[in-house]
Amino acid sequence: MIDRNKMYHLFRRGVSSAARFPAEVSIVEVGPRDGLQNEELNIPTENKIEFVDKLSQSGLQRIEVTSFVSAKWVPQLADAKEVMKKISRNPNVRYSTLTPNLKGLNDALDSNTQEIAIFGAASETFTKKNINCTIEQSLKQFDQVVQQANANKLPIRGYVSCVVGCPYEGFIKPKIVGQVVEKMLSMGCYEVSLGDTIGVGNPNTVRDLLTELKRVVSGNMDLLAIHCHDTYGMALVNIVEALESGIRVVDSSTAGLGGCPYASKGGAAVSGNVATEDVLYLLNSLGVRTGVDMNTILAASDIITSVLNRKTNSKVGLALGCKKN
Ligand SMILES: CC(C)(COP(=O)([O-])OP(=O)([O-])OC[C@H]1O[C@@H](n2cnc3c(N)ncnc32)[C@H](O)[C@@H]1OP(=O)([O-])[O-])[C@@H](O)C(=O)NCCC(=O)NCCSC(=O)C[C@@](C)(O)CC(=O)[O-]
Repeated sequence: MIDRNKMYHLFRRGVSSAARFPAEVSIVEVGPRDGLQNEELNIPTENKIEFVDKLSQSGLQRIEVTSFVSAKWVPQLADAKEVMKKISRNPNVRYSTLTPNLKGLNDALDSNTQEIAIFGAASETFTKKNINCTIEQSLKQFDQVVQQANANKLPIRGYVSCVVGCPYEGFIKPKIVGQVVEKMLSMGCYEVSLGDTIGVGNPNTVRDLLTELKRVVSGNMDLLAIHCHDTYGMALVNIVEALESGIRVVDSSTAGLGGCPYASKGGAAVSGNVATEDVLYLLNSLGVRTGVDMNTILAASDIITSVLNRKTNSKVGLALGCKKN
């Protein structure tokens, strides 16, 4: 049986990759949160816990477990407290949660979260649809969250959604994204993840965006992460573009699940994040270290796709023999 972590050996990794890509990339697994938040099927809490526990055994060092948000807005994650309480924590993993406001932060603190994420957008309409306020109001609200999180010595990640396109406003100017990124970093986020929420980016628009943001962060690309949905199959090429621009933190979702419930204009289906398996295969093939084991990720994919009674969205998962439902 071929070692599924080393499939690329059969096809060699090429010699030029060393110059183009970082030696190491940190994968942030968002499957339990972004992957599940939009699922209509009510997923039993114990299955979410089993999914996270398997991910915790994979070598991932960062897992985004859930959100502390209104159950009316995201019913699927209403069991956030129970999930955070019952997962088996690996000391080498940082478990994070989304918190849009002080109520969410307090619930997160009560649930022993180790990192929080605030989540804004570069589109007024999406911000209103997603968190029921303007961009300016959201940043004011986030500032309160960040101050209190700092007081509790919690690291804070920022998200900016719709960094290349918005389902309601269309193309988003890199300058607008830069303004939101700058505000999040200045209020105290240690990194900002750039969300191509509806997967409309391409290597040119991603490059234009990162050229602008490189100026905003004064060249320190470690302040940025890339978060690609794979709606039109462009996620991996956009991630390659981001890696070549110096980004070394990539968000992904096992089995390629997910999507933001408030990104589907007129009910159009939203699509999942790029699959962790596919990102891992790409990075393995380029000789980029991640510390993540493909077999364990595939096993985690089997757990959650069995519960959803659905095939994986991951090309690598299908090719390497995930259980076919
Ligand atoms: C932010 C609010 C609450 C504002 O919603 P609102 O209605 O303006 O808030 P409110 O203050 O009026 O409260 C309404 C109700 O929610 C409760 N509430 C208020 N706050 C919380 C909280 N933190 N946790 C639990 N409950 C909360 C509050 O107590 C009240 O309960 P009621 O009195 O009606 O019984 C709402 O808009 C919300 O929860 N939005 C979350 C939307 C969301 O989670 N979207 C998906 C995540 S973003 C995403 O997926 C994109 C990303 C990050 O992946 C990157 C990318 O792909 O681009």
